[in-house]
Amino acid sequence: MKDWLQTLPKAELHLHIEGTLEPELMFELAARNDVALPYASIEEVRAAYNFTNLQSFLDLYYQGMNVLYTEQDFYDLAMAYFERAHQDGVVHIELSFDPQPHLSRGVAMRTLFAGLGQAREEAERRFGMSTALIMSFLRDRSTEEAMDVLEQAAPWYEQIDAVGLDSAELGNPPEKFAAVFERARTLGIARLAHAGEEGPAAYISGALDVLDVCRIDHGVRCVEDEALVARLANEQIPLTVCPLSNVYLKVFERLEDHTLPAMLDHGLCVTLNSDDPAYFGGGMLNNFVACHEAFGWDEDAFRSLARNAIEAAFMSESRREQLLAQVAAC
Ligand SMILES: Nc1ncnc2[nH]cnc12
Ligand SMILES: [Zn+2]
Repeated sequence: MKDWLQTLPKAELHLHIEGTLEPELMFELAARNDVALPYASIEEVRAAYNFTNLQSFLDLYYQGMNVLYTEQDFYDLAMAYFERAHQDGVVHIELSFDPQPHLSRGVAMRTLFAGLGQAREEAERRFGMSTALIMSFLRDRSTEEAMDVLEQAAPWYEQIDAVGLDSAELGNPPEKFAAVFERARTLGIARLAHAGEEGPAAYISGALDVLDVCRIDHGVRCVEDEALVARLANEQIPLTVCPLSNVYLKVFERLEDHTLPAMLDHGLCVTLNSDDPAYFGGGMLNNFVACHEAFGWDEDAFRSLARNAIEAAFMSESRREQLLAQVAAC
């Protein structure tokens, strides 16, 4: 099954590029940029990845990305992930990035867009991979700062396929960012939000009603609200679920306890994604294999999940048709 899952053309819609930073590259970039790391070895970094909740992960995630400074660093980070994802049989990636922690360290906005943009072009050339770009706001920072980031990104709006909302969810409801997302809507930029990962089902409804999002990142706590489940099913709102992430962040104790099978039984539009593969046990293929082992899903089930992602993706209609045909032939 693993070999077949590798050949299945997979689209990844929920991927934080900073969450692809493997300890080896973290050390390399720390040396290159003369950044002191609080770890003596690569093994020590991996040993620290023992999370109790979302915040315990975010603390290490923001610390890890402190080694990223130059256009070359962002290019190297993204290119290393594109290569690994290509090996996993991923054919389309929607990478999100968090400008705020980088801007706070004095990295210029153009450095981010230039480095990531160059890697995207090369992935297309070398691997025939399509990509999309999602600029995310940190929900545990102020609305004003998010608005400022959106304005600062003006020269690159053409490159942005959507804006997103991530970071510490509890206590930072979607409503806090109503004005920022309204501004993005006015600019013609699509909107997404993490919701219902650690936060309640009400945050999912809030993201749909107030932020007018076209997809929900995670959304696994939707099952706590029957009316919301019916709405998500009726409107076929895509949910970018990240199975291994949810286990590593203790949203579920074991993958066998995950609400994924219930979500599928309810007819929800589920997609599988890796979230932060350097921190959560690997990339897309590991997530697909883990689901096969936990839930016993067959090829038809995985074809259907792969189709959901392609249908929900930001890509040209010709690319979509091409990838859907590839899934059908797999
Ligand atoms: N799983 C996650 N939830 C919220 N914010 C994040 N930023 C990176 N990964 C995240
Ligand atoms: Zn995420």
